This record gives sequence, structure tokens and C-alpha cells, in this order.
Amino acid sequence: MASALSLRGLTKRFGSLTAVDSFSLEVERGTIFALLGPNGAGKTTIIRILTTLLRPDAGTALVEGFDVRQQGKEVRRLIGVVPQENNLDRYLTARENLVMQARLHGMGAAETNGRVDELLELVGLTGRRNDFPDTFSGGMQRRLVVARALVHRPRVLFLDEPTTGLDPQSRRAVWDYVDSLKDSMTIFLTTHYMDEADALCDRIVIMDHGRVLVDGSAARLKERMAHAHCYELRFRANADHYETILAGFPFVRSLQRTGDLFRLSLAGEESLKPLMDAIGTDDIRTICLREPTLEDVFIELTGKEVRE
Ligand SMILES: Nc1ncnc2c1ncn2[C@@H]1O[C@H](COP(=O)(O)OP(=O)(O)OP(=O)(O)O)[C@@H](O)[C@H]1O
Repeated sequence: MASALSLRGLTKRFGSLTAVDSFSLEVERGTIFALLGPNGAGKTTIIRILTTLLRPDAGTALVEGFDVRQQGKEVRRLIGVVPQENNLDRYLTARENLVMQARLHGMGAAETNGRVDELLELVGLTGRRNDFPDTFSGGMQRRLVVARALVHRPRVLFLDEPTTGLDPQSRRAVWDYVDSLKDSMTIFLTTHYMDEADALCDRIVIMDHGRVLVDGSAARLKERMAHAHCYELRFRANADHYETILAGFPFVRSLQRTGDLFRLSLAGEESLKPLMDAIGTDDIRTICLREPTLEDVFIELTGKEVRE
């Protein structure tokens, strides 16, 4: 199957910092692909190179066979971009924002009207088509940005953290739109939400320091952790005290806390007894074994929380 994206030895430096370090990747057409990594890993820099906003210092990047360096115009014709910020034109209505995009891509009036109305319907904004984006909720603005990126029927859609800052219901709505597009284009997204990558994507790359750390489906990445010993531990009291104790054990490989609930992975089963001996049972409400998640894989590989 042909590649939608082909990156070979892609490198980008900012002064002495190598943000993207000889990065290579092939993404097949029709894939929903996620690029994950901690803050500063190099994800946005890669998207900016692929969308022709930034020139690489070395290496090549092809989008649908076109070179981002030499054939920027052809690349821009084939891609849709949903940037991190909702950069809508606030002086244009929702509908006018989409019409403007169609004009920029040289679409004729008849084609534009049909396409714009179809997209407003798809993202559930038909009733608000004549309103200005400033009067929209964050979720509605995001949906409009997605619609705008789709006006010219791109073959590759780039989504840079498409659901950051959205409530769970709006996130689900964006996931549904993205999922409904998958048969007609290749989708490349970055996200800090592991559940998003898990639910949506066929293939995931986790990167850090400009390089690939691991590449595969969510299921395959989780298999890497099949031998990890992951537990959930809930305390009825003194959670701060226990957090200090847990963080001090050399065999606690990762530790995440939400209120009085701790998720931890241990180096081996034999670590459980010394752990229980040290913390006692007086303040433990529950302890249970749990399945590894994509978040465990991320922490294991990068040594960092998903968002710091
Ligand atoms: N224009 C720039 N000038 C200097 N340094 C930059 C520039 N753009 C990015 N960087 C640096 O390059 C590195 C990679 O940044 P990038 O924005 O690609 O990371 P990211 O993985 O997208 O992070 P985040 O998850 O926070 O968006 C960071 O150390 C960043 O500070």
C-alpha cells in the first residue's frame, strides 16, 4: 500500500537544541496515526515541517509523494490542518469562515455552497451558521476548526492536540467526527490523552528528544507491559505520608496519584511483600491488580508524566 507520509532522517535544530533528531517514519494511506510524547518531545515541530510552516535542516519529508521542501504548494493543496489554537477569523460568521477557506483553495461557488452546508451539518453547527465564533463554546469552536480543515477534501488531515481543553462530551464528539473520516483520508494527530490515542488510532509512535522510542498498535504497546505488575491502592487516611514512602522505594517503577488513589507499577511480584510490610494495612482501603494502560507504557518509556 502507498505511503501517505514518508520521513527519512528528518532533523530540525533550534540553536544548539536538536528538536527533531534524524526522525524516520512511513505512514500508510488510510491510517489513523498518533504521535505521542512529553512536552518538548518534538511533535509540533514535526507537524510544522509536514505542513510546510517550517523548513527542516536535513532529511526528507514527503506528503502523498510530494516533497515538503520543494513542492510546498502541492502539499498544501492536499492537507488539512487543525492547529493547537482555534485560529478562526472572529470577524466572519461560522459559515463565512468555511467559505473563506474554500475561496483560498480556489473552489467555485456552486461546489463551495454544497460542501460548506454539508460540513456544518456534520459538525452540528447548522443552527449557528450565521453566528460569530466568539459566541461559541470551546467545543463548538473546535468543531468549526475541524470543519474548516476539511472544506477542500484533504487527503491527509493533521490534528495537533485536537481535544485539549474540551469537556468529555465535546471530546467524544470530536472523536466521532475523526472516526467517521477514516475511510476517506489519512489522519495524523498528536495528543496528551492516552485514552484518545487508544480509542482512535491504528498506530502509535511514542517519541522523546526528537527520536522514536516505540512504534505499534495500542494493543502491541500494552503487550510490552504484560509482565509489569500494576496495582491500584486506595488509602482511607494519610495519603500524603504514604506518597512519600511509595516514592522512596527503588522497586516502584511508576507512581501516579489522583486524590487518595495511587496507581503504581512494581519491578516484580516479589516487591509486593516488602511494600506491604513497610506501609502496613491500617490505612489501606483497597488494593487490586490492574491491567496495564497506554499511560503505563508512556511513563515506563519516557520516565515522565503525560503532561508535566
Ligand atoms: N521556534 C523555536 N525556537 C526555539 N526552540 C523551539 C522553537 N520551537 C520549538 N522549540 C523547542 O523545540 C523542542 C520541541 O518543541 P515542540 O513544540 O516540537 O514539542 P512538542 O512535543 O510539540 O511539545 P508540547 O507537547 O509541549 O506541545 C522544545 O524544546 C522547544 O522548546
